[in-house]
Amino acid sequence: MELTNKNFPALKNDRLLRAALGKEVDKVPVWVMRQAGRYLPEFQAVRAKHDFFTVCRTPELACEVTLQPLRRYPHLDASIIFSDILVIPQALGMTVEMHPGLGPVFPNPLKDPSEIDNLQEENAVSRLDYVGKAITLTRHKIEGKVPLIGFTGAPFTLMGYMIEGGGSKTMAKTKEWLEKYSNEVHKLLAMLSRVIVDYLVMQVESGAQLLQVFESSADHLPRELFKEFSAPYLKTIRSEVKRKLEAKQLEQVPMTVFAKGGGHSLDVQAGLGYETLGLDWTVDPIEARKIVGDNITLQGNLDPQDLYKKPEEIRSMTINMVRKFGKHRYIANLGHGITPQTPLESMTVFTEAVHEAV
Ligand SMILES: Cc1c2[nH]c(c1CCC(=O)O)Cc1[nH]c(c(CCC(=O)O)c1C)Cc1[nH]c(c(CCC(=O)O)c1C)Cc1[nH]c(c(C)c1CCC(=O)O)C2
Repeated sequence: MELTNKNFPALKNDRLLRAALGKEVDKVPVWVMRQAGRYLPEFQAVRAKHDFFTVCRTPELACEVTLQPLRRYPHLDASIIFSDILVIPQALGMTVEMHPGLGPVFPNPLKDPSEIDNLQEENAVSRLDYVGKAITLTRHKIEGKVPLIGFTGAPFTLMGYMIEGGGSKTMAKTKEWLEKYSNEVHKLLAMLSRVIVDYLVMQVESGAQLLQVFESSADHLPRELFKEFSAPYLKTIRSEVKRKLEAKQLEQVPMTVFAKGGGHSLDVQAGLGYETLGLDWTVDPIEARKIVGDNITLQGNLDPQDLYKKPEEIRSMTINMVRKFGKHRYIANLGHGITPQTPLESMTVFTEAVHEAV
């Protein structure tokens, strides 16, 4: 049988989707940001043979790496497609390399706003069709065990990488742009938003069952700048994805926004139209619930560093966290991505403890 986006196996575990939509669940669903990655020896084995972006661009490899954590950790209630947020700048014509030990490097970052016009918005999403192919293949190979999450970087986070040329502790250049070139910045953020919307719709068409938007660099923005340079675009992305899915007669999917360091504007985030808000570990679950109200799902938020503690301690911290969030409208996760040296057993303890709790 041909593996198309029309004949997927039926979903057997829908806890994640139920929690995102505010329906009752038998157990709290759990998954982990960056669950398919550097801490897994089986991932390292794939990476020893293939360059990072080759894995992203080869559906069979991306599918294999997506499935790896599910084989090792049977308690996981979701998978997230293996890719990276930086495939969008690549599709716009920028070169991005992944340097081991250093992270992403753009040899030619945006030097000034006149270079925005060189970015190739037209057909950008068709240059990302390999992500769609990886999603469709993975939906089949998962055999309905858990839902498949699609994702993107948010406009501000992507712009930051495009200007800085890689990760940055200070975001000095980006902050200079916000100050000096705010009109051009808004033009770039709007362009990125258009590409992101079509990219997310393509992911749903290919088989993604929930979408997460990573605003990983929100920690550089104070509330007022978050309201100007992040929130409006996040809101447009949510409403435009909904509108375009409807226009294409595709099924609606729940969406999550994760603004790392955005604890200062949870009230703003609650108004963006997303079903789920991701929280980093600096946010108190009970305070967050008070701010956002009862009609939104919360996701998070154990400090990834806590996975370096002893199993018994991880277990009790996890159970404590789940009790604070409660069983309703909650998806257990870490407060950011899992880090490379995390002991493999910690993930077992964490995922098991979530299902034991409540
Ligand atoms: C900011 C960001 C990036 N990429 C991503 C974000 C947002 C999430 C976050 O805030 O952590 C998102 C991402 N990147 C990757 C995934 C795969 C799916 C998963 O979560 O399991 C996802 C969802 C694979 C990856 N992306 C990367 C790796 C490791 C690269 C390698 O194998 O050499 C993986 C597995 C590399 C990457 N990619 C990026 C950085 C900064 C780095 C280097 C640091 C790091 O490794 O964590 C950009």
